[in-house]
Amino acid sequence: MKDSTDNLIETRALSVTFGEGASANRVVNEVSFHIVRGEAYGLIGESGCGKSTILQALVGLNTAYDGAILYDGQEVPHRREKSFFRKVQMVFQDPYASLHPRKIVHQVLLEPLRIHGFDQHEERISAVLDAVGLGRDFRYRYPHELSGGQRQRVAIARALIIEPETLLLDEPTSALDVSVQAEILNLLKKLRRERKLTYLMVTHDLAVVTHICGRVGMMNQGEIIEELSADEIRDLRAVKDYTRVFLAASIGSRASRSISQEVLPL
Ligand SMILES: Nc1ncnc2c1ncn2[C@@H]1O[C@H](COP(=O)(O)OP(=O)(O)OP(=O)(O)O)[C@@H](O)[C@H]1O
Repeated sequence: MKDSTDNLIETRALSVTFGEGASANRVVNEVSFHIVRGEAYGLIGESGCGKSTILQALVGLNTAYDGAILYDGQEVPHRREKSFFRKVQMVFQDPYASLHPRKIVHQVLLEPLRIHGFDQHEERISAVLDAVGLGRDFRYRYPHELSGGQRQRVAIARALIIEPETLLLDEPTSALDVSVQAEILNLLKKLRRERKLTYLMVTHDLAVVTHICGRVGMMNQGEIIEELSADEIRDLRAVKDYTRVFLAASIGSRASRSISQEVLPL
């Protein structure tokens, strides 16, 4: 039965354990959070705290989780059905690894259209290439003929071509040069606004999360220890000591970098 809230994504006591017996390692520990339709929610935390593991469980790449995952008010089966991916798509960290090296962009974009039974292939491919800021001629290129930023634009186009309502973004800019990161972040922001998308973004980068997300979950050792708004993060207004130290250290380590200056307001 569908519940009455406006939550698009919700986890209830989500836990993920790797290994068994004495070597069992519970890396996500009874995490409960929700994302309202149209929201951009971020998960931050230090390396190894379990951020990507949550995303993998949400998208169904890891089916061995405990607890419940709800989408649009209904619990999803551990093995996701095709209809789930019609609504929820993922963009991975590494655009070099996520595109098939022997497929031209046209083939990359055609595949999801065929899988999900869309028509008007040519028009949709041209439109999505325009939407991500690549010319239509890019359809004839192989991944090795593209820059990192262009590859990530293709990966975003592949996710968007079937018009999903949610994007799960796993460090979508961390493999890119700083100047290119800003371009991709601004593109993601524009696309969300134009298409009324819901985002869940995992990152360890505060400038990235505050640029894209309105609400952020701070993770530590497999748990969300507190939620903050982007403004609270910028002003270092955290409740938990751990969060304050994380924020201060992250902002300190950014001092010599400049992405926040390059992420221009739209
Ligand atoms: N397939 C796996 N088998 C065993 N352990 C795993 C597996 N995947 C992840 N882990 C462990 O789970 C923990 C959480 O990993 P996860 O990738 O979710 O962290 P993260 O917060 O996303 O870190 P990062 O920012 O470095 O990607 C880590 O200790 C990791 O070594």
